[in-house]
Amino acid sequence: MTKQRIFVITGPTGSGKTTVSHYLWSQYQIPQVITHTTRAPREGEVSGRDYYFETPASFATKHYLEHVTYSGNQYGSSREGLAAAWERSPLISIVLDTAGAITYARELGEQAVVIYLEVADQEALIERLTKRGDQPSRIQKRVASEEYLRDQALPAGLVGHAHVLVNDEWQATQRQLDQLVAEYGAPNAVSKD
Ligand SMILES: Nc1ncnc2c1ncn2[C@@H]1O[C@H](COP(=O)(O)OP(=O)(O)OP(=O)(O)O)[C@@H](O)[C@H]1O
Ligand SMILES: Nc1nc2c(ncn2[C@@H]2O[C@H](COP(=O)(O)O)[C@@H](O)[C@H]2O)c(=O)[nH]1
Repeated sequence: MTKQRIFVITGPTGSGKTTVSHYLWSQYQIPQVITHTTRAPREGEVSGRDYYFETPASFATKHYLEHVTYSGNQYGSSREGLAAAWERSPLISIVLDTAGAITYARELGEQAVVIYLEVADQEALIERLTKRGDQPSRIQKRVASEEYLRDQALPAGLVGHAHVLVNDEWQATQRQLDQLVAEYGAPNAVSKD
């Protein structure tokens, strides 16, 4: 039986975590665990696809493997969501802040393949958020948050456990992702021809 593994994609805001998760789905049909949040949807985001958007009351009713507060909103990943994704594929992904990634590494051991994304130029991160359409007031709040500063560097708890990818140039990132998927077993690669 193929070993169940999860790509835990983490890193600072705007570093490209969601983009990487979408690539793993479109190129390799690696399903993403959908997490829960109390933050408001961004334009184009759909509940059940991007997140399960919750009220504070509905958020409190779920069973979380881990949950965090990030820039004033709550986020959590459920054990049920993890099991449901593994029913679909032995290789799945999840997008988490670094606190969540540390919990996954601790709880799941080598089943958790952590990918820490970084961008060399801090200014480029902010530009990416603006281009993504984030409201300036939300960007300001996020950049001022403790969590934003914390996630700028690989935390001690992930040193030696994370694959560090510098996501400055998308083609180069894709090549590194292709190598990682080959290493951990691509369930269904889509031909690039
Ligand atoms: N290599 C890249 N070069 C330029 N733009 C990129 C690159 N990778 C991702 N982007 C763009 O940067 C923006 C932020 O990416 P994305 O939403 O994937 O980041 P994120 O890490 O998930 O952010 P957050 O934690 O805030 O949700 C998106 O508009 C995305 O298209
Ligand atoms: N620890 C967890 N972190 C999560 C979860 N779902 C998302 N996230 C991370 O939160 C921040 C902010 O996300 P955004 O979509 O509002 O930009 C980001 O780092 C996500 O990776 C979760 O369930 N647990």
